[in-house]
Amino acid sequence: MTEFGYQLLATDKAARRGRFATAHGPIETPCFMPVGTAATVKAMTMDMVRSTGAQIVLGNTYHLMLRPGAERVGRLGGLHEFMRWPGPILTDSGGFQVMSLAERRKITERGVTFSSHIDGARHDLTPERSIEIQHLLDATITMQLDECLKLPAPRREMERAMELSLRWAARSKEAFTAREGYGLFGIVQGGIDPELRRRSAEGLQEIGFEGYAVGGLAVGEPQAEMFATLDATCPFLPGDRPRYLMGVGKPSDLVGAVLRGIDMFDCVMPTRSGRTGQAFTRRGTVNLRNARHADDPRPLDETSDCPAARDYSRAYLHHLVKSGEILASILLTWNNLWYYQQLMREMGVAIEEGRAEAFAAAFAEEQALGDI
Ligand SMILES: Nc1nc2cc3nc(NCCc4ccc(C(=O)O)cc4)[nH]c3cc2c(=O)[nH]1
Repeated sequence: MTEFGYQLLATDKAARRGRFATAHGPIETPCFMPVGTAATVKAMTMDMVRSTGAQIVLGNTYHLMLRPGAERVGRLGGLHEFMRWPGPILTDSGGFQVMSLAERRKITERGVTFSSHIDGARHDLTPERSIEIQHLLDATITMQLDECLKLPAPRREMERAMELSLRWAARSKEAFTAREGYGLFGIVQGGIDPELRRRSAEGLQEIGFEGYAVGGLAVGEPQAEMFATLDATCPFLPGDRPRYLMGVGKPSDLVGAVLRGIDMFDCVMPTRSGRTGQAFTRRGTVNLRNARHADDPRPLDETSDCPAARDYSRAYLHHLVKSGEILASILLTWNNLWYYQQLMREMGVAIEEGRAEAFAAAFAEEQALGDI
């Protein structure tokens, strides 16, 4: 199986600073992947996404197979061409989105069948078809098809879904076309049960993948439960492959997960929140809908290099949000993505300098200050 040549550049206890090469460019870790579900990072041009320092973006098999269709994107040259993003793209495999978005869903050994949330049409998604779709999209990193359970769930359900996902992992690898600079990631399942998580991690390692995702989290469990599951999972993942925590999260989730050995993240939070008037800053989130900003001439963060954080007054941002102006979504999304990238850059430096825990403590203190 082709390797990405993951290099561990520095560690600080369980925290890792790494780098790996892909067919579409290098990825420095820890890293955050902006979510580009329907071949767009909502409210952003890809040049603006690049300006934040993002190296890799996420796309979704579920959305793109429904609209505009995987074969169509393939005929048009793949996702990089379609959305004009030359960098790496990771695509999720569809299972999670089927369970959270589609109707009339049915899971069998063979795969999942569901009705589109767009037009009700019936669709079939097997591990093999998901791999084929991601190949047509020309995904740099392909995800296996898996079953992600909503928590809480009975242990026997966690075990059944974990074992099914392991069988689907083997079928995904069988169907994947190995190419230099491309990779397939397995996804660890097992709910919050340490023994199931270990069995899943060891089972995936026996099959062998270019990277390993921790799935089944960020599904409503408290942060402490997510962290405890990471403590029970990461030690059983190979140290020389990237580790990706799916769907996570808010800034404090990222900091705590990096300390526990996670390298890659994706979450709709910075983009979704940007469209609802929320700004992420080093002093916590600022709700620009709040009338207290109406006369405030200060920018969100004059120390930031992000034009959205440095050049516009809170009064102006409040006005845009209250007026429902499109520019509100653009500027707040830009600020939020830039903040997430800045957090990853600063964590990487802290790990290189052996002060990751001190950074995490200072981060928590500054966030607790709240906005001035
Ligand atoms: N294949 C696969 N994909 C996943 C995607 C996920 N995404 C999440 N959580 C997203 C949580 C989430 C949802 C919405 C918002 C918001 O609106 O801000 C923020 C976070 N957990 C996830 C788990 C899996 C998984 O096991 N397997």
